[in-house]
Amino acid sequence: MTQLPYVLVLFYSRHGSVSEMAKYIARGVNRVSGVEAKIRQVPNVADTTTIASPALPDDGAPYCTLEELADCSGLAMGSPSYFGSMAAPLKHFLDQTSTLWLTGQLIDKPACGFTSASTMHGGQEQCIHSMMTPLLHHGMVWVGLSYKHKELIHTSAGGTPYGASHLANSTNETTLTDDEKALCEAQGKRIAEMTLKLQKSV
Ligand SMILES: Cc1cc2nc3c(=O)[nH]c(=O)nc-3n(C[C@H](O)[C@H](O)[C@H](O)COP(=O)(O)O)c2cc1C
Repeated sequence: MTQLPYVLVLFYSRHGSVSEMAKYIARGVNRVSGVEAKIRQVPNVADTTTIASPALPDDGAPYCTLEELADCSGLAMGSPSYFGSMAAPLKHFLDQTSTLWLTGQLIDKPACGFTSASTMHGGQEQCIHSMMTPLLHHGMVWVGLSYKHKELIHTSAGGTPYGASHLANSTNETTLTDDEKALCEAQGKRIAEMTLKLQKSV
């Protein structure tokens, strides 16, 4: 049986908001025939040299391998906003991808980013930009969200043209608003469509 090309939905989440977003992004990907979503997370990192996480996650998506990243046809990457930047575990994972960079395995593949933050102006857009930078170094093609999605205009919570976002507030609310759900799905659908388009062009 031939495997469908896949969009890797790769994330780190400590309190569950980004993990919840990943489900809606994957739902959007799976609405496009000819491509499927593969959900993976990265483990936490330790501030000492002891092992931070069990070899297998206690729950949720499996940990991502470098092979799964190399073999993806598109990438949706999510992180909580930590001081306006991606969280260290995701950066740590990316910092292990030099062999993929040296061999150009991500070149011309589409990528997008999504994030959750506790405050409205707490750096969601900046965090998405922090994910865009290393992926551009990898030669990936950045895919944002277009304003044809009316939720981007109406949202009173998350949602940016740079990528989907969620406003979790100080209570770490993991339930997405209807606008946030729609934008996550739209982002998943768009990255899947771009994945198919770019595959045809090579
Ligand atoms: C170290 C750290 C830094 C954070 N920095 C910010 C920030 O700059 N702006 C913000 O709005 N929220 C910030 N937060 C809150 C998280 O972004 C927020 O709780 C997010 O929804 C967590 O996502 P998760 O539920 O997927 O773990 C920070 C949290 C931590 C632990």
